[in-house]
Amino acid sequence: PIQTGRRSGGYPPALWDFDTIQSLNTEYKGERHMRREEDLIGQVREMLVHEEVDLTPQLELIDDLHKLGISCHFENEILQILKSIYLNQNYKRDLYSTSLAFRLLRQNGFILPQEVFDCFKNEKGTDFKPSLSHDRKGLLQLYEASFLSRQGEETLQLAREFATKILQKEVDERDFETKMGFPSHWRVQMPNARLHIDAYRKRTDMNPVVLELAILDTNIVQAQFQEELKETSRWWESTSLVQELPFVRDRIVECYLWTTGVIQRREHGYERIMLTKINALVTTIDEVFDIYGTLEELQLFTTTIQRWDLESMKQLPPYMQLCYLALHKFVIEEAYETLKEKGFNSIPYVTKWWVNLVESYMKEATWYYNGYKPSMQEYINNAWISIGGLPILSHLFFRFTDSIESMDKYRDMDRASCTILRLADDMGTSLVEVERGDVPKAIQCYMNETNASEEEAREYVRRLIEKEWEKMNTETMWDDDDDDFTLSKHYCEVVANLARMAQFIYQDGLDGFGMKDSKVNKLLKELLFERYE
Ligand SMILES: CC1(C)[C@@H]2CC[C@@]1(C)[C@@H](OP(=O)([O-])OP(=O)([O-])[O-])C2
Ligand SMILES: [Mg+2]
Ligand SMILES: [Mg+2]
Ligand SMILES: [Mg+2]
Repeated sequence: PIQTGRRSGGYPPALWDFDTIQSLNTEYKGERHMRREEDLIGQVREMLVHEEVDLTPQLELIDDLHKLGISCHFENEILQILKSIYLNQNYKRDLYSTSLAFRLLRQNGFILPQEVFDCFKNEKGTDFKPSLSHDRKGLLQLYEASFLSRQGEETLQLAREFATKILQKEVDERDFETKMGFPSHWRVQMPNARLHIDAYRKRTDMNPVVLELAILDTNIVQAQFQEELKETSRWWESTSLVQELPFVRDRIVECYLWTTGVIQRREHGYERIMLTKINALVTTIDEVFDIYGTLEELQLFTTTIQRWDLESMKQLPPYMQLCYLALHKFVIEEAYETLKEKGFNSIPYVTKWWVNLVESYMKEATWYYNGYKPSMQEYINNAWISIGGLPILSHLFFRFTDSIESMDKYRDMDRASCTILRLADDMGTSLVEVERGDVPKAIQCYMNETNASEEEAREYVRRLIEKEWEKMNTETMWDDDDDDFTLSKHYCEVVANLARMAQFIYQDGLDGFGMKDSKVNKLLKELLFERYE
C-alpha cells in the first residue's frame, strides 16, 4: 500500500542521551596502565621474534593477535615473519598449516598462488582427496582460506565446496552459518575482539601474557573510543537536527560504532569522528527521502544539492534548509582541512558523490510514489549508490591518499564494498522498511521477479555477497611490492572493512543500527561502555 506524505520510520527512540554519553568515564587513561601495556607488548614481541618458534605456532600466534585486537602493536614484526615465510616457502606442510599460511599471507599482501593446494587434490585434479575428510582442523582452515579467493580461482571455489560439504555434516544446514560464524576474512577486528578474548581465555593453549595484554588493551582503547564518541555527540547536539527533524533515527552512538570496525588503526581518531558525522548526515538525508519529504519537496532538495549553492536553498522548507546547511558546513570544514594539509581543493569531488547519492534517493522516491517495482538488476544498479557508501569512501579517500588523480571516479573495489553494504543492509532492514512504506529492496525485488520464497531470496543475496567479495579480493589484495598499485594500503583496508562492518551490523538478518534487540547492541555496550573484566 502506497502511504504518501509524512510517515514514521518504525524505529525506537535513542537508547543513550547526550548527558549519558558525556558522563562516560574509565580509569584506563592512567599512566600506570600505559606502562604495564608497554611492558606486556615487549614480552609478546619477544615471543614473536624468537627464531626457534616453529612455523605453525608462529602463524597461530599472528592469527590470535589479530582476532584479539592487538596485532596493531606488532605490525612490523608480523610483516617480517610473513615475508620470510613467503620467500622461504616453508609452509608446504599439512592442510592446516598451508591453509593458515595462505590466508594470513594473502591478508597481509603476500599473494600466494592457489596452486599451493594442488598437492591436496586427487590425481585428476578434479577435487580434494577424500582422505582429507577426517582432518577437521585442516578442513576448518581450508574453509577459512577459501574466502581469500579472487575471481576465477577455481581451486579455492572447489576448496570451499569440499570443506563446506564435510563440515556441514557436523552441524545441520540451519545453524551452519551461526556455528561457523562469518569466515574470519569477513570479520571486523575491534567490534569482535572481546568475543575472541572470551574464547581465548578458555583455551588450553592460552598464553597468559597475551591474554593480559588483550584484556588491558581493550580497556585502554575503550577510553580512546569514549573520547571520540563524546566529540561526535557534541557535534550531533550542535546541529540540532534531532530537534528540527524528530522523524529521523537518533543513532549517533551506532553511527560511531560503525567507525570502530571500518577504521581500525588507533591513530585514525580524526577519521573515525569524520566518518561518524557522515553516517549521521546520510542517515538524516536518507530518512528525509524514505519517509518524510513529499515528492515536490524532494525534487527541490535534489535540485538545491545539485547546484550546491547558498542561493537556491531559500526555496526549501525550513527542515530541509537546516539539513542542507548541516551537510554544506560539514563538506566545507573537511575541504578546509584537506586544502590546509594537502594543498588541493576536494570540494568538486566530494560534492559529486553527495549529488550522486541524493539523485539515487530521488529515483527510489519516484519509484515508490509511482508504485513502480524495479527488476533486481535495475534496483541494484541504483541501490549500490543509495546506500551512501560513495560519499563515505570519497571523504576517506582524501584522508588516506595523497594522489589527486582518480578522485573523480570510483574504483571497482568501491563498488564491491558499496554493493555488499547495500545487500547486507537490505537483509537486515528491508522487512521493516517495506512494511512502513519504502521502495522494494533486494529481497523483495528478487521475490517479485522469480516468485522465490523469502528464504530462497536470502540465499540468493548471500551468493551475491560472496561474488562481490571475490571482486573485492581481486581489487584490494595486491603484492606489497607491486609498484603500479598506487592506492594506499590504509584506503584498501577501510574499503574492505566497510563491507565487513555492514555484515557485522546486520548479522543474523537483524537491524543492529535501527533496532535495539540484536546481539550487536550487546556488543556495542561492551565495547564502548563496559570495562572488560
Ligand atoms: C549508515 C547506513 C548504512 C546508511 C544510513 C543509515 C544506515 C544504517 C542505512 O539506513 P537504511 O535506512 O537501512 O538505508 P536505506 O535502506 O534506506 O538505503 C543506510
Ligand atoms: Mg532508510
Ligand atoms: Mg533509503
Ligand atoms: Mg535499509
